[in-house]
Amino acid sequence: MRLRGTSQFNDQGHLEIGGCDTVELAEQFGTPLYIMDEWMIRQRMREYMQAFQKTGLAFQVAYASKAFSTLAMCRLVAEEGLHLDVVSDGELFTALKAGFPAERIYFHGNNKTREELEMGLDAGIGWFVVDNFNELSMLSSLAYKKGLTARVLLRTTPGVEAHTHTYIQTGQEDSKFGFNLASGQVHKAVERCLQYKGLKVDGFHCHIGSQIFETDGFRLAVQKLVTLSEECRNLFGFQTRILNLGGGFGIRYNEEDRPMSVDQYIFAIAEEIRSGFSEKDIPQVVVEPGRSIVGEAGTTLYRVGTIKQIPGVRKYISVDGGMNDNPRPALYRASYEAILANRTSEQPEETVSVAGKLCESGDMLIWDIDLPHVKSGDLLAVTCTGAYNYSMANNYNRLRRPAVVFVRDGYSDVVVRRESMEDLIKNDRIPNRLLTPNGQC
Ligand SMILES: Cc1ncc(COP(=O)(O)O)c(C=O)c1O
Ligand SMILES: N[C@@H](CCCC[NH3+])C(=O)O
Repeated sequence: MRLRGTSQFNDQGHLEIGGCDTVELAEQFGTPLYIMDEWMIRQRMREYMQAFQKTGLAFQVAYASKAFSTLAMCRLVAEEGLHLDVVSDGELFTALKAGFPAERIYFHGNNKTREELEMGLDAGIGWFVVDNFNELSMLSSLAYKKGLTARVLLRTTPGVEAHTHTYIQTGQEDSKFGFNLASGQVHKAVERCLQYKGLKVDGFHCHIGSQIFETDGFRLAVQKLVTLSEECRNLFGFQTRILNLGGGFGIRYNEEDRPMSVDQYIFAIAEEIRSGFSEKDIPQVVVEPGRSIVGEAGTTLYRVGTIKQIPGVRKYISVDGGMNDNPRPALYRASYEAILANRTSEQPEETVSVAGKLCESGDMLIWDIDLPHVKSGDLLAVTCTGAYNYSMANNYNRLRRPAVVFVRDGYSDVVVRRESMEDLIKNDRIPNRLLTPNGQC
């Protein structure tokens, strides 16, 4: 298995991340445990910033917080000088509570509520990425009433089908996201923006999908937005100042995955931008990577419990988490790698399948993985779980969501504490009619 970031095997044969022995982390913080390699997260953010610096274009890198949103993560993003993409009042709240500069925030969403729009306006966020006509008129009247001007990007569906799982494709025409480009909806939206009060439209956004391994889709999307920009200049005298190309840059979950380097993705986009616009018209370029910032920096540590050999069928090893902390295998058939964190020097001896502990047959984390002879009590480290794991975690079967620990230079800090039993019931209420006459349960 490939070691990433600061991961290494120490003299005791244990997996170490950020200078911390994972066996000790498991003892100290319990399992399941999300471990985030802080150095690697920072490194990935810097790779994007440096790649753009090399292109000479005006740019912004906006981290897509849906991949992993916590107070500490928002702080890292702020410190590294990136912008932030939020997609709900909850993500916006988290960013603001972390002290993230509001003017560096993009607010997404295909069904933003009035309250969400007001929250964004009141906070003074940078841009609303407007998805539809309802939102456009609601935002205009709210901003106007407040005496504000909302800066807007129009989300387009450019009709580009990214080569990825259909559930994480977003740029194709038949999509719930954005204004349809081919049918002229985007042009109409630009026209309305220019008529409506309280709005200042800066440009266009598209996001073609996630976990993309090639640059053709991004190039095609740029070409479509270049054409759109030309058309809107001719029709309305509108000058595109910002082009936001979304995220979707792939990562290496396992050996079969072949992502391109950050430089390759960004250079391809930059090349297409330069060939599409004349020098004086080149807009500021924005990308919104999520997975590729945090995905490979995350490792989930589980304790092995039950081991079940079904003769002639397969051997299941069960761990103390599952689809509640990582729903991606069940949702997308996503595949992961793992090692025994407490016995890294031992060679693989058997093929096993890793099951979660939830009450679903589909609650499988890994099918058919070669590991040393697994024993109950071993620690299993599943790699590449930094994106869309904690952020999609849930309490199915009333399991508690794991803690999240940032590790760096031998220090480990809990950035999200493990949920308690009390957390599970803190919003529950028993109605009076279910209480006995003397008020007891
Ligand atoms: C609008 C938008 N921007 C950015 C992202 C981040 O994508 P990824 O995590 O694949 O980089 C997404 C999610 O796919 C998205 O919907
Ligand atoms: N949640 C998805 C990605 C969707 C991103 C949002 N547009 C995943 O785990 O891969």
